[in-house]
Amino acid sequence: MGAFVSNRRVPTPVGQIEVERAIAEIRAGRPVVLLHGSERFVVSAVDTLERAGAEELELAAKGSACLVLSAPRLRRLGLDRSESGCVALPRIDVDRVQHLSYEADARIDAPVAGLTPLHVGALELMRLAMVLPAAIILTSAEAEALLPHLLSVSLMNLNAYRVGRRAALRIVSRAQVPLEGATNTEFVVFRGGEGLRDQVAVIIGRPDLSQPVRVRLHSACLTGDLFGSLKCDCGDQLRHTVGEMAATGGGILLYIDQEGRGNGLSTKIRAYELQARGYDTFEADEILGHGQDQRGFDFAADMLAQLGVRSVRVMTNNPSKIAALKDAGLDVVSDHRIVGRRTDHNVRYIAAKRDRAGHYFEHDF
Ligand SMILES: Nc1nc2c(ncn2[C@@H]2O[C@H](COP(=O)(O)OP(=O)(O)OP(=O)(O)O)[C@@H](O)[C@H]2O)c(=O)[nH]1
Ligand SMILES: [Zn+2]
Repeated sequence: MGAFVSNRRVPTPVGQIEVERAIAEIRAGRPVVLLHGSERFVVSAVDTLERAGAEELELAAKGSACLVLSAPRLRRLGLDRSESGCVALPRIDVDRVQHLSYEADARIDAPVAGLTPLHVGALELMRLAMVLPAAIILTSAEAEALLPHLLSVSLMNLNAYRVGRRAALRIVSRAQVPLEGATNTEFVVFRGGEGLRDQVAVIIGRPDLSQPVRVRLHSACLTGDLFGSLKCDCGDQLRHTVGEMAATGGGILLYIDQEGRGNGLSTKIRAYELQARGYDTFEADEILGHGQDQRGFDFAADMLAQLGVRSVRVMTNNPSKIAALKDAGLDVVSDHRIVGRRTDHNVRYIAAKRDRAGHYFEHDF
């Protein structure tokens, strides 16, 4: 593999910039205006809502705000829902909003209104910003006073964002980075893709691209990868992958910005707090409003394609990763288990992945 750095310039369209700015606003705790035709909504994230911000919203809302929640969260609140919905908020009371959005024992019997495309867009914006899927919505008539101060983003641009990010995915830099146990290693950094940061392809040794290449898609896990947390198997899997690739003719490890199965670090740590109270890894995510797994691996397949890989031997226990690579047109020649230590702290996590998400594990738990 040569020292080629892609010069393919994909100009960032204005729409992409608009959405990137909206993501930054939401993460900073400021509302944004979401536009669709002549409709406008002011959207605020519950996750980043401060008391002062809530008071400002309350002044503008005049009693007609609503709280958009995802279908898993509404089910958790005791409602029989297969779609997200909107709970009326006669008052924007931070404690009540937080209670409804992520407390484990919260229940409601209030009516839940169906959603317009703008409500759905609000949840998509929360997902892109990697904050909890809960948003306060004000219609523009109520929020007239706020509008001039806020950033606007169109629903059309929001919905096109993911496709644009995928089209813009490109290599921006690459260099040798010798690793312990794998001195012949190159880091190739891609801009674009999923999450809020750059993605990395770690090329170990000199894999022969004319043959099936050993590959691992590894979602970022700060606690496990960097600190050796005993709550999951990520750190071991990462290091075993590097060791195994170095010992067996090389391979490519994609390190993807999908902390907490794509839910973000703050949500993962909230989920850990729920797990300490007895909920398993998937129940905890559901309490916080997330579906079972919101990661997409199509970007990862694009990274491989840009590196010239067509045929792979995947190191994973996760059937969705295998299916995603096949769907993206890669030839998946084989798959191969990659396991970590079993500890008293991770045994439930691994068992839940096996029992609830169909991950392959050879041992019994
Ligand atoms: N939401 C949530 N994410 C977690 C939890 N524990 C670990 N994670 C995240 O789960 C992801 C694990 O990713 P991967 O190592 O790619 O693993 P996987 O989907 O189990 O698949 P394979 O390891 O390939 O079998 C990382 O993003 C972790 O941060 C948890 O309890 N809740
Ligand atoms: Zn982990």
